[in-house]
Amino acid sequence: MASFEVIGGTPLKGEIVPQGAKNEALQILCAVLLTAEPVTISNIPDIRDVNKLIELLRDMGVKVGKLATDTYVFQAENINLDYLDTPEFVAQAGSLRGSVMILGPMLGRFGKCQLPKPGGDKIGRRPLDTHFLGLEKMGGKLTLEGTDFYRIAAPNGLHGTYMLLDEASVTGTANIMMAAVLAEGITTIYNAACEPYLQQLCKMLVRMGAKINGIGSNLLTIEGVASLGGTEHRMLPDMIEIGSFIGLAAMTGSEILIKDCQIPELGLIPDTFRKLGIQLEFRGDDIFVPAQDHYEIATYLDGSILTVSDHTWPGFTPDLLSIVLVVATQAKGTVLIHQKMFESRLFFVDKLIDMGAQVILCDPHRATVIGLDRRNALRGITMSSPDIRAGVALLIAALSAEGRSVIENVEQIDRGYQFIDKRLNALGAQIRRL
Ligand SMILES: CC(=O)N[C@H]1[C@@H](OP(=O)(O)OP(=O)(O)OC[C@H]2O[C@@H](n3ccc(=O)[nH]c3=O)[C@H](O)[C@@H]2O)O[C@H](CO)[C@@H](O)[C@@H]1O
Ligand SMILES: C=C(OP(=O)(O)O)C(=O)O
Repeated sequence: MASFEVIGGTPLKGEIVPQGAKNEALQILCAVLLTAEPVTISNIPDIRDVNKLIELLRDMGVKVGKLATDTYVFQAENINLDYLDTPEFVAQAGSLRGSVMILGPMLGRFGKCQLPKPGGDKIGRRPLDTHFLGLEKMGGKLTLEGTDFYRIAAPNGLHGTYMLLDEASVTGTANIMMAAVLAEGITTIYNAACEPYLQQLCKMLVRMGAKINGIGSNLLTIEGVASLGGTEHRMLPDMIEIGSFIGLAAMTGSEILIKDCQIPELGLIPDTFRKLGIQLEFRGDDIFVPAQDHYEIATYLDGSILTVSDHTWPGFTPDLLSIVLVVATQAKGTVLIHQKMFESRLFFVDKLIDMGAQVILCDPHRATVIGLDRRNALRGITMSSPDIRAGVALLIAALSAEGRSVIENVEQIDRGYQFIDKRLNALGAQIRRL
């Protein structure tokens, strides 16, 4: 288990380029399974989860060629279906959440797939029911082995149908869509998730020959085709990393220019940080965060306390609430953080309280933060990173704190943030990997 030793209290300064998007990469990489032709993908982040998925694809028989540090060509011409029966596959697929998205493409193209319960953050229940309900509606037959191994087969092929998803699941929508592009007839998915990464997947599938209408909305209509061809695709910058850098700059009083953000794709992210009083300036496609001694949380028009909560896109992403929470600890004012989607994602506030933050965990979904307005700095402590976003929230807290902190289990952070220690050290941070 690796740790970060962080010496906090020094403002950072400089430019940073966000990595390619982790959660887009996981969808896009699975989509290469839909064609026997080459697919070239660029802006691929060099992070644990993505590297694990590339390794999994390679072991399944996908030819993988590295063209540049962030660009690969994939060709899924000869897939070894027997590999899915091996213990190696079970171990690999069970170690990350993104592996779940091989289900749709494999079922669509080869008529079957199997999968152990996928990994990913332990942040509450993460049901896969929506995925299977959708795939079953198209003709997939699911067999459960215990509660954590799934087999699905469509011996008579998949058939287009209308479905109203019980929830707008991100990876569920990706899976169903990737199965539907090769199904016979028309599939209509209502209550589809529609975040920018899914729009990117849709656009890539269309370039491969898929017929998809309604891209960017919650009503997708997909006319199945017999086969798909190769394409080239470039990943968006990671909006969660961009949000993390905005929060980091504010909390540590740093001046940071975040480059090439694809600002129109960021939805409510900039305005949500502005509600915390953080100044942001758009300079072309870059976001400039000036050094700020103080930032003050807005109230509602009637003066009541602000709530920041998550919602399916175009609402505010749940993956940035831990960052918003930590940044609020040094703001002036009070905010209620309401994490509706996941019930175990706020427990990390215990560590912030140990560092001197004023936070009341009201229940597993809600925490009230009473900002310190920098009257007292947080204190460095030893802590462990419970999940990827809490891990980065703790890193931000440690960089703002007085003295030395140690963050254990930084493998969680490495799942989704590329060389974060080196990149922040280049801005003046003091982070040492132990
Ligand atoms: C690899 C990947 O892309 N992971 C992301 C993906 O996970 P993932 O696709 O696994 O998450 P889902 O969208 O399926 O669901 C997230 C959670 O929200 C709940 N839910 C979802 C939709 C809804 O309308 N109502 C509702 O309550 C689900 O039951 C679940 O607990 O989307 C999540 C929600 O944006 C993000 O946190 C994850 O980072
Ligand atoms: C929860 C997340 O990731 P995963 O779905 O891979 O666990 C995340 O990216 O914040």
